[in-house]
Order: sequence, then C-alpha cells, then structure tokens
Amino acid sequence: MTRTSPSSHSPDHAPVIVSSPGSFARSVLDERHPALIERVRRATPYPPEQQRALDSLLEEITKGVIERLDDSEPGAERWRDEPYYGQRWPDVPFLWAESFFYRKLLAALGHFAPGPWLGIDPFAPFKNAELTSSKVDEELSALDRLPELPLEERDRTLLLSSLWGNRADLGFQLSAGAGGLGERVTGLVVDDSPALLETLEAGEPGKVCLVADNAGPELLPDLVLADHLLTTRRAATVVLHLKPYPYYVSDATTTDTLACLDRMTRASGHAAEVGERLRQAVSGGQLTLRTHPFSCAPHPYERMSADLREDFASATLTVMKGDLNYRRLVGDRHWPATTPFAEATAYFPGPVAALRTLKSDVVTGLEPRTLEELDAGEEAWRTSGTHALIQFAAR
Ligand SMILES: O=P(O)(O)OC[C@H]1O[C@](O)(CO)[C@@H](O)[C@@H]1O
Repeated sequence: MTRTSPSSHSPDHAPVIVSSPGSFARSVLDERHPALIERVRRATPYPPEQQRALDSLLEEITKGVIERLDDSEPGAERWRDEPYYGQRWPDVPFLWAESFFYRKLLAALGHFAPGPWLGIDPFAPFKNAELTSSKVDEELSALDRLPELPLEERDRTLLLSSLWGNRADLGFQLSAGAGGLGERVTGLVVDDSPALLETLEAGEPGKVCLVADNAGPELLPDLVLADHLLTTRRAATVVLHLKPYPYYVSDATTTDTLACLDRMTRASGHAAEVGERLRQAVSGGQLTLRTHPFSCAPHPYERMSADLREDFASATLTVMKGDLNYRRLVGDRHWPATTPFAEATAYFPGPVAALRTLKSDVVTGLEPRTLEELDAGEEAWRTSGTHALIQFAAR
C-alpha cells in the first residue's frame, strides 16, 4: 500500500490509499466493485436508463477519474467539498473511495429519485436470500438452548455469536477475487470481554449504543444481544445505529431490522419470544432505532457531528460492530498493530468496544507476541475473515 501525507489524529500513521496493485484495497476496487455492479444488474431488472448509468459508473471506476455527484442528489452538499474529484479512483483514501462508490451506485439506480425505483434496495435480493435460508432456521432453533445456560455463559455465547455473525458479510461472499471466507480460527486475537462486561455491570443500568453492521445473519444475533442486555438489566435502553440507506452491500437498514424481527416472531420457541419482546421494546422506547447520516459518511468517527458525539458520550458503552466500523473507529490508517486500542480511540467520548472479524489491513491493540505468531502463520490473517477480536477502551 502507498502512503500519503499524515493528518492530525495520528501524525505518524498515513491513511490507507488504494493504489498499489496487489494490495487488498486495490483488489476491492478492481474486482469487488465491478463484480458487484454485475450482480446488482442480474438480481433486479433495472430499465435502460439505469442500465446506462451502471455502464457509466463501471467505466468511471475502471478507466476514469472521480466525478462529482449530481447536485440534485439528496445529501450532495455533504460530498461537495471533498478534494478528490478529478483524481483516479486508486489514488484516494480507500475508505473514501469505497463509500463514494456505494453512494454513486445508488445515484445510478435512481434510489433517491421520485418514481418507481425510489427506495428500492439493490441489495435486497441478496439480503432476503440470506434471511430466508435454512441456515438461519437452524440458528434460530439453537436459541432454544439459551435459557438453560448460566448467566455468565449466556453473556459470552451472545457476545461471540454477535461477533462471529460479522462473517456474514455479502461484500465478502460476492467477491470474485478474495476467495470468500476461510475457515474461522478458534480463539480471538484480542479478548477484552471481561472488562467490557464489567463496565455494563457497574452502577445503574444506562444506555448502550449498538452500532450495527450487516443485516440478516449478523443483525439477528445483534438483536438477541440487545434483548439480553435489556432483560438482564445490563442496559436500561439500547440505541441501535443503522444505515439510513443501503450501503456496503449488506449493511443493516431499518427495513432489514424489521425483517429480522418478523423472521424471529414467525419462528418458534425462544426466538419468537425474543422477537416479540424486541417489538415491544421498540414500541415502548427501550430499543431505539437511529439512522444518522454520518453512518454512511466516508470519514472516521473522529470527525463525527456534535449530536452523534453526544449520543455516544451519554452511553455506558458503545459497541461498534464489524470491520468497516472498526476502520472508521480507529481511522483507516497504517497503525503499527501493537498500538494500544485505547490510544487509537482516545478521541472517543465514552467507553467503546469493537466486535470485529478481521477483513481489512487495519488493526491495533495486538500483543507483540500475538503479532509475531500471526505474521508467522496464515498469510492473509488481516483480511481473510478467519480471525476476530473483542476490544474495549474505558474512558
Ligand atoms: O461488513 P464489514 O465487517 O464492515 O466489512 C466490510 C468490509 O468489506 C470491505 O468492503 C472489503 O473487504 C472492507 O473494506 C470493509 O471494511
């Protein structure tokens, strides 16, 4: 990966830029994005106007330079002052390039334009296939064993299933180049779960912010975890942060959340009970769904707006799910992997945890010995989704 000039948050660690051929970031832009355009075309019979817009987007990302979003697009003003227009896609920060690609894909499909395609989620066919799969049936039935477990074991099981649910990332599965997901490795590269749980147990139950990542098989265990936090009084309220519009293929929106609740209540046994309780929690205000525009911003959380900062500052704990949230939490930078997680997140306004399977180059908080072992083992441990971590920083 190439490096560009450093910036304020971590002067020594440059942002991840796409350019070097052969880098992970480059493979996402060169392989994953064009493949995704084709999958979207095949999944939904978009009319000629949208087909032509997809052709132009494909041409732009493969051969052209970055072109602005049309001013008529909702939220276009948030993208207007970015410094990257006219540059080649591989020459700008990875996080920005990926985010802008997803926003342009929605523009090409008329997602925000009044008319018949308004609000149609281009990724819905993939998400629906996952949510209706028999694998999900099995996972929901497995919940029947949950009430028998002692509390400590339930805590751990639910944290781990929310964590490993993060492997359910359609971006990965749709990828032609990445070779899909490898076998998951048992054991976490960092496990701060005892400190995380201690924070939730200390003092009166407060608010927990759960910043969701993917829909379906990841969101289901996230919702079960939210129910567990509420029913065990680890949290008085949970705020579930969702994406305001379809993003990074499988990221969870409000529609996806309602689909999960529906899936649970239509199941039997414990899953149905949890689903019903969660519906009531939404109606009663114990579980709030929040879709902040910054959730789809191409920036690290260090640049979050004052109202979002206030939400996280007033929480007992914020849990960031998944790889993209991790990249945004620590900044998508070339951190030395042994940089303490607390240092990389020092700006964060409250206690924060990350539950993440590793699917991109960025990582912090590793013990030197762990890093040595990982580097000596499987080559792509940072990006293959085989390893995972639970990190926590108190404030
Ligand atoms: O769904 P997750 O865990 O956020 O993973 C999404 C990840 O997929 C990628 O788009 C490509 O791997 C990463 O850039 C991103 O971090």
